[in-house]
Amino acid sequence: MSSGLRWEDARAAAYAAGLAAALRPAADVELAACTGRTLAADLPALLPVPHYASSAMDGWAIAGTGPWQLVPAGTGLRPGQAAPVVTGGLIPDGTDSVLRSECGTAATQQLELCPGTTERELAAGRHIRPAGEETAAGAVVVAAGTVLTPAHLAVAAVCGHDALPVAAVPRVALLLTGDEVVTSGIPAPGRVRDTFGPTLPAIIARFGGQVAGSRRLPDDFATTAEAIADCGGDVVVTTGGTGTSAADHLRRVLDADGAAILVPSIRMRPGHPALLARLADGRPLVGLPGNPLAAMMALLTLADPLLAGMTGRPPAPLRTVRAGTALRPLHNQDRLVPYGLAPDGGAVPADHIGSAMMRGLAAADGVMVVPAAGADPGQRLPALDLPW
Ligand SMILES: Nc1nc2c(c(=O)[nH]1)N[C@H]1C(S)=C(S)[C@@H](COP(=O)(O)OP(=O)(O)OC[C@H]3O[C@@H](n4cnc5c(N)ncnc54)[C@H](O)[C@@H]3O)O[C@H]1N2
Ligand code: MOO
Repeated sequence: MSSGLRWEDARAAAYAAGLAAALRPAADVELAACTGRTLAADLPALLPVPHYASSAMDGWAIAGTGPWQLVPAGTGLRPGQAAPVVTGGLIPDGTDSVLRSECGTAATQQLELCPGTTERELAAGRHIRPAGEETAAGAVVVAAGTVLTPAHLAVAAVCGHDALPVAAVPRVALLLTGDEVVTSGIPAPGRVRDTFGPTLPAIIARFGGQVAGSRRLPDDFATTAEAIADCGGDVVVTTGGTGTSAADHLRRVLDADGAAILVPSIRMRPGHPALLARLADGRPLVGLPGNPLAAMMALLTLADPLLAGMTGRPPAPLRTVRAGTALRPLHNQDRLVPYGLAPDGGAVPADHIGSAMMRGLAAADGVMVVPAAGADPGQRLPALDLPW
């Protein structure tokens, strides 16, 4: 099959659908609970950072040239005076620089320079962190749309914030179809072990969503229709049943629902039967194919940009890799190929990357997008990071 949207158009359509379904309002969440959440508004510094001139070293604040008369810490300095100071301590008024402890010898009342101390150690401003060095008050320190890491939270804390405005987390309803799917043990011939139940919640969380409910469905029209109508959530993700056999009901159910089909299928392998729809009640629905690798490629192509749009983060950036080998063409379809990096840095297809296989993806460094025309060794190709 080579019908459907081009890969990049499918991605763009999913992002646009996410923007249209964005959840509001954002909530203020205390700092410690913000890792992984998406910042909903530009974050300004509430004070200059540092907010006072401080010492970068343990030693003495000095004014003028030595030897210096020692005065108590915290006292303003006149030329020829010095006062003890610790790292992070307030710089007294009148200070020219900080002399670190290795470079001076203090007697009761007097501080002397150690022999051999360089001129550089005595330069004006030496070892002083000026106020506002990292940021001025009011400057944006983290941009809206950033997925917050612990480092961002540290920035927010030093900039005076106790809680941050973060996007609401889309609730994802999972519907896993397939009479043949079993969830434990060794499957009999004709049965398959479920790869989605144990994996999709973690991947969806990486995309900024939260699985709020999960249900297994037989291959049955009425049950599928009822489950889609009743499963709730802000987004529905289904697995399997995207084909056109008598056992595949998703497309007929969407038709009966009056859903708008935004992406009917994608000109990519694996994963071309993947679809994106907007249900009559407005919820987006991502239909993942049953084959496990196909489903993962569809998740990257549709679910990630959809949830990006819904949470206000930009779509995942594409990196560029260098093809480490010749990559064959495929009529009118892009190929999403899990790759490993060879010692020379070239991207080489992983082993075991059939549509129903997961070993290749489990071992991969990323997923490259090989155009329908194929690629020559050395050719630059777009690639996606893995969500783990
Ligand atoms: N005549 C055609 N047949 C197929 C076509 C086609 O174009 N013409 N496309 C093939 C491609 S490509 C894909 S991908 C699949 C899509 O299948 P469905 O989305 O309809 O999924 P199912 O038929 O329900 O299952 C396919 C495959 O996946 C296994 N499966 C399902 N659920 C799970 C699960 N939870 N864990 C692991 N494996 C699962 C299922 O047992 C089947 O083996 O259609 C091709 N056929
Ligand atoms: O494209 Mo299917 O999605 O190869 O398994």
